[in-house]
Amino acid sequence: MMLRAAHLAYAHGHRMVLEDVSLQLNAGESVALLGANGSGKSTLIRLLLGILKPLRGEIRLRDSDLHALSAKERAQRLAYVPQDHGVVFPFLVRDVVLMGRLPHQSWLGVASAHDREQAEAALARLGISGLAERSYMELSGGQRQLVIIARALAQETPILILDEPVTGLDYGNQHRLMAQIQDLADSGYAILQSSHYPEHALSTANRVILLKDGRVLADGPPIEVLHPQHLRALYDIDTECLETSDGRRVILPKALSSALSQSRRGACLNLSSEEYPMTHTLHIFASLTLAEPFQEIIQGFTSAHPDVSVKPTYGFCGALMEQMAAGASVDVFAPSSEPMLAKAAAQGFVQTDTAVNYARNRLVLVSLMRDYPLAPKLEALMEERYARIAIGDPESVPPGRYARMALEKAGLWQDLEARMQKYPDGLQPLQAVLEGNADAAFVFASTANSASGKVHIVDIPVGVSMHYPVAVTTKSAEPELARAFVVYLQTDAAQKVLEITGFAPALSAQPLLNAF
Ligand SMILES: Nc1ncnc2c1ncn2[C@@H]1O[C@H](COP(=O)(O)OP(=O)(O)OP(=O)(O)O)[C@@H](O)[C@H]1O
Repeated sequence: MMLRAAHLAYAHGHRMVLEDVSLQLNAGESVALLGANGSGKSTLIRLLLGILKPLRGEIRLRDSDLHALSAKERAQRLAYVPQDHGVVFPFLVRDVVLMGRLPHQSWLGVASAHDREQAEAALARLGISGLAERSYMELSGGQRQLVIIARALAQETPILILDEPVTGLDYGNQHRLMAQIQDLADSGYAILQSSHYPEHALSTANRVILLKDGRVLADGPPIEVLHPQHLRALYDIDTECLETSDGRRVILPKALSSALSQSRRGACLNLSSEEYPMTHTLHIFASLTLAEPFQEIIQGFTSAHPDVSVKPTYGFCGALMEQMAAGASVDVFAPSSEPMLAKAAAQGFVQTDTAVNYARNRLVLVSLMRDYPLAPKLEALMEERYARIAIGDPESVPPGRYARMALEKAGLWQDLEARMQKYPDGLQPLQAVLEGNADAAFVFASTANSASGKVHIVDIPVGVSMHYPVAVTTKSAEPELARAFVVYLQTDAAQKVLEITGFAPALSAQPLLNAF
């Protein structure tokens, strides 16, 4: 048991809003809280978060009394996505998401490498890494909502409470978020979300709680609780629960379901999936460095394939390969280097005959605009003002490895190694420069691209091609579509997006799979 509330009562002024409400939330469970407008859902959520204090009853988080915990201790256990966050933060998206890490930081509020990793992972999980460098104030309402959800994920708490999280999200994002919530519950989170959508609750929640006039009307499995009589009591509308021939259930307002059953299209409810084809889903595992161009490339691909839904997962290549080894379903693997693809090939994860290089990165050195322009020669790094040089760890991070190669070739590595600040990924060195924590950094051109205008950028020749390869996986459930995506990456449309985001065209289409 993660959270237990017993016999809660609450009044706003003299008006009783909640009476004798009890509920429990377990790990690995996604619970939907449904009720008409004004039934008390947000009030109940604010009680569970400790924002409001109940008149009667108690709330326990595991073995602790919620109200005996400090605000920081509560924030380490519970993350919250409010219904109307209203606040417009004058910050970059990445920094808004980093706020989710505050409960884990000392009073100085200094973000650690792990804090940054969690923030990047949360952005990637919601498919919005491409927004990281944008100002939060410039975003649309739906994009802001996704950022606030990423902030809650970055908080890394076992319990996630969301108040009407799909409000303002477009149709696609609503369904993607529902799938994400289900994934999070499957990975062990305890999730409570209030909702106005019985059909979402039916298809994605493990349990549904109905709130009517401040009391629990029903609590149990969706199929039992979302009964037409209950929905009538809640919303004053007649509904019908229909079953498709492959066993899925749909809730529709009765007026709509009877109109449908009289028309030809209504028959679809009784058709099998083969007769009424479902959309295809293409799962792509891609390096975090590709999040920005891929977001747009995927849009282009899906407008050419409207029946396909593409689900990208961005991450560190090693972590993505671990997920593949654990049996994750993935159709396309797009790592950040040829050696990484060679590793995947050696483990039998990819169809080597589909492997192709479609883009190339360059190594660059960056420093803050307000500082001196960088000298184009690496020797300049010997000057004292470059006392702190940020790079990705050369053992595991491709741009870090290339930087070491370039410095070794110039005979400077030994002299400069003591000045190197090594980071576990290729993005943090840039961040270190932007925040004044390093005097210069080696990063990929595509990474530097996101900060152009703020940093000086100097190309560093390394003498090796930094190709980005891609391949169809051996376990792909959609090999034809996966091949189509690999081909799409080589089209003019995709290449244009890659160029704008700092990548260069591939020099050779054939990846070196056996050379590593
Ligand atoms: N700060 C407040 N002061 C006085 N009454 C309040 C306050 N906040 C909420 N209420 C009242 O408490 C009742 C429950 O409100 P609550 O926001 O919890 O409902 P809800 O189920 O979340 O509604 P909705 O679906 O419309 O968001 C409503 O009658 C509302 O008017």
